[in-house]
Amino acid sequence: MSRLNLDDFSDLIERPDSGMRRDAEERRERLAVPPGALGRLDELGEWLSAAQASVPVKAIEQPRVVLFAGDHGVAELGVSGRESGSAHELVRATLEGASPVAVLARRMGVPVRVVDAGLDCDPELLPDEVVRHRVRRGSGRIDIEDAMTIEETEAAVRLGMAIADEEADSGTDLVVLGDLSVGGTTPASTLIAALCGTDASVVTGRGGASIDDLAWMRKCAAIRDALRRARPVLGDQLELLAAVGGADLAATTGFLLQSAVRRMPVVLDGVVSAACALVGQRAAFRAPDWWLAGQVTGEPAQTKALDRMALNPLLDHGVTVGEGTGALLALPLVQASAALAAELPERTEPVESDTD
Ligand SMILES: O=C(O)c1ccc[n+]([C@@H]2O[C@H](COP(=O)([O-])O)[C@@H](O)[C@H]2O)c1
Ligand SMILES: Cc1cc2nc[nH]c2cc1C
Repeated sequence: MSRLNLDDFSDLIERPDSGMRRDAEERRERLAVPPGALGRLDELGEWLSAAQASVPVKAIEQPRVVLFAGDHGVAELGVSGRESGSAHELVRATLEGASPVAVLARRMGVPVRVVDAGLDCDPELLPDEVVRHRVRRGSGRIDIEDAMTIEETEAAVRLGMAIADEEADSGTDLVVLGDLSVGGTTPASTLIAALCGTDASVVTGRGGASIDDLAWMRKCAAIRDALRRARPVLGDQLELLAAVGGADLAATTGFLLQSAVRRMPVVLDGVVSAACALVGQRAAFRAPDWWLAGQVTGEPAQTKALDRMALNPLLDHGVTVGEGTGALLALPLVQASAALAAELPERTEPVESDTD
């Protein structure tokens, strides 16, 4: 197989249908509900029409939560509120229905799919359908070494692409994207700082388990060192993911790009999905047209990335737990916009009187 070039996605990704968007806007103008009275739900419904190439918009019937999981070597530095190499515990809790995303998904009737791209645990600990995709056991300590080899990076991106194809082929009409990791916000913040040309201190946040000041300083130093390693490979997205990303981040990037190729809309969650989306935008500038920012988490790097992609987050409730939770909370809003756009009746025009 020839080496994957993420820039090739640029020719494969089309824009959502702008003619359909105009038809949806015209239909909206004919509704009895006053213009603007549904706020952002109008633009959401019109965006869905363009993505589906359908007026009226089709209801979201088969949404699915897709979570890429991995461990990150940098967590050994004490930059995460969780123990290094323990992401499999988060995965288990999710599979057992005992994590935030699992509770909400059960209540909302949305299936959850977990894909192990780079967990650092004995494969016996998890079900085969989760671990069989694993590209490598844990990703490298990005402050001093590459996250993975270029071959592993390519395999991870192809894994994400294959999962996107499976979802699109099985009729998933909207993906709620998330991540399960320990240490993942460090490579995510590094990627965003590298692509936005900013300093470590500007992007370093407190992470999911709210780290203390000393841990914040360690995280900031790790990102600073990783940024030095990122700069020479900024022009090549695959090399960038190999140097300072991770197997789960590379898989998420491949997933996002192939979802756009397949015209499957995706709701992003937090800083990790935002970082992968930003890498995807570098490869294919039209790709973000297919994505929605479910929420803003308060991580400075996420805010920066969403701003770069001109994505306007739907919710702001400080949900930093990851695992797609914030994106899943936004799903009812997206479903509501589809229902309103499709089901509200058009005005009945007054019968024209024939006076002349
Ligand atoms: O999205 C955010 O803003 C966010 C901030 C901190 C943590 N998280 C979640 O927590 C996971 C691990 O974060 P950390 O602090 O160990 O790098 C990561 O995979 C995210 O799902 C998410
Ligand atoms: C209006 C709108 C524009 C977008 N551009 C990219 N994603 C989007 C989502 C919405 C809802």
